[in-house]
Amino acid sequence: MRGVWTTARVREAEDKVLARTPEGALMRRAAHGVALHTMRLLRSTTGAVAGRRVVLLVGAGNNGGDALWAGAFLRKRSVGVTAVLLAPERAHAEGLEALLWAGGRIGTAEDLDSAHVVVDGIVGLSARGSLRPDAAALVSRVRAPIVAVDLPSGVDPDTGAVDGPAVDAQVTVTFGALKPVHFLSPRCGEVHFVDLGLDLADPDFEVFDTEDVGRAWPLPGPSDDKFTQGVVGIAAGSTTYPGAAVLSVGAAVRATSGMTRYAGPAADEVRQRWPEVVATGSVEDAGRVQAWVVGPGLGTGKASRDVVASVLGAGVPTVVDADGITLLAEHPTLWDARDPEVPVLLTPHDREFARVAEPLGVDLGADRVAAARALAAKLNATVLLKGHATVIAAPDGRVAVNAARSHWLATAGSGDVLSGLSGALLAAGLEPRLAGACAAFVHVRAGELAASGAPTSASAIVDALPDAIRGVSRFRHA
Ligand SMILES: NC(=O)C1=CN([C@@H]2O[C@H](COP(=O)(O)OP(=O)(O)OC[C@H]3O[C@@H](n4cnc5c(N)ncnc54)[C@H](O)[C@@H]3O)[C@@H](O)[C@H]2O)[C@@H](O)CC1
Ligand SMILES: [K+]
Repeated sequence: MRGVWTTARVREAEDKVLARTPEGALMRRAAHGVALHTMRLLRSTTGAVAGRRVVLLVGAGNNGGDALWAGAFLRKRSVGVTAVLLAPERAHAEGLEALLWAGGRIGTAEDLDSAHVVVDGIVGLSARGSLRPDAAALVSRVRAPIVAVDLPSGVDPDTGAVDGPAVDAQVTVTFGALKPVHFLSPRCGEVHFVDLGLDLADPDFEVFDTEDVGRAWPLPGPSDDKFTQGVVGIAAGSTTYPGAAVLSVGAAVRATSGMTRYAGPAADEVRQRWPEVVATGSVEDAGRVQAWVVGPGLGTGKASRDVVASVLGAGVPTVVDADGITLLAEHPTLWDARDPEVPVLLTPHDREFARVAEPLGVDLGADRVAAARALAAKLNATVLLKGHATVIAAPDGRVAVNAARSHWLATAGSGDVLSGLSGALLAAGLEPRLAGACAAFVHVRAGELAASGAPTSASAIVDALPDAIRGVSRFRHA
């Protein structure tokens, strides 16, 4: 599990280390990492390092200092290095001296046209807002791949938000701590971390890796049967949208070896596709379950409202998705059916989030982590806010983020798959934040496997689930 800290916390920790480290030592360590990854990128894109041309975009602060020092290291490997200074009178003096001493030179925007790699040292932790016009003009001229120092300039370090021109990096080399931008923004590209020995605890959010998900994923043991592994009930689908039920059920069937029940008007379609499922017409007839999923393709009429009320009143952990969320937004009294002790996991996309959150005074602004955290606290429910980076916020304030590495999941029915996965994990006994984070992780992997470079579909994502789960659970047997 990796911890992620906001810039204020990182600065605080950096100041402590700076006070006991010789001047410039941290910057040189950081810059060395930048030089290393710049050389890797040169090698992979041009086949060589020596004789290649790198342009540094250098801002007024220490981020520019890192870039200048990185340039000095690159000179030692015979790379041609040119620095374009955004504020010549405020450029980092020692860094500039080191670069010039090593044989680097100061250049102009024209040098960008023949660069093999560009290093973005415009702005780092002190970044506020998008790129200013002079920096934006330089960046728009870049054709070469970019290595961002600490973070891509113009992207908000704490939220990943972009509201104007910003750098789009192939590689980001960051130092001391991983910051929110590295998981919330797709503009970082591949992120590499250089340890500076900072003393940081209580992360602002966490990111689960393959091993974390593999350890948590429920696999059958020697004394298990179909009931002991958790039974999940899916209350989804309608005569108009039977497909949502088939997809959500399919994901639940493939997520764990526990049993899956279905309740709703798509029982025939569900049985036909998934003969292992016990399907009935109503929640009341469904039999005992350890968790419910309610909402995908359910519709928003009176009958659907009654379904949400029955499920919330059932006293077991519940995933509320899609139309279930819309119904809760339109009829907040539905919450009264719920025992406040029973965990609820809400899985909205942005519009559904806004429907529920706005009446409660929570805005989905640029800070998605803060918004999800605020809504989770207000509702006393775990909120899984879907997006490029999926934010999973528990009512106690703890947050996990799962960043997608591609966008294949943006396809119809993909959300139904996620709800089925999350429900199966809740039924297996995972707490909602962990269930949401593991489901989101495997969902992304299944999307990548299903797509494999070409557009895919939700049914194919369901079919790819076993391979995705195999990919994480192999750590159990290692
Ligand atoms: N403090 C430390 O211990 C270390 C800091 N390091 C580097 O230092 C950076 C932070 O340095 P600073 O605090 O000096 O600040 P930055 O280098 O992040 O920013 C400096 C200046 O950039 C300008 N700026 C702000 N927003 C801008 C925008 N949107 N467009 C254009 N220019 C903008 C401002 O004039 C600001 O003063 C880190 O990101 C990291 O790269 C590293 O050297 C490692 C050690
Ligand atoms: K930068």
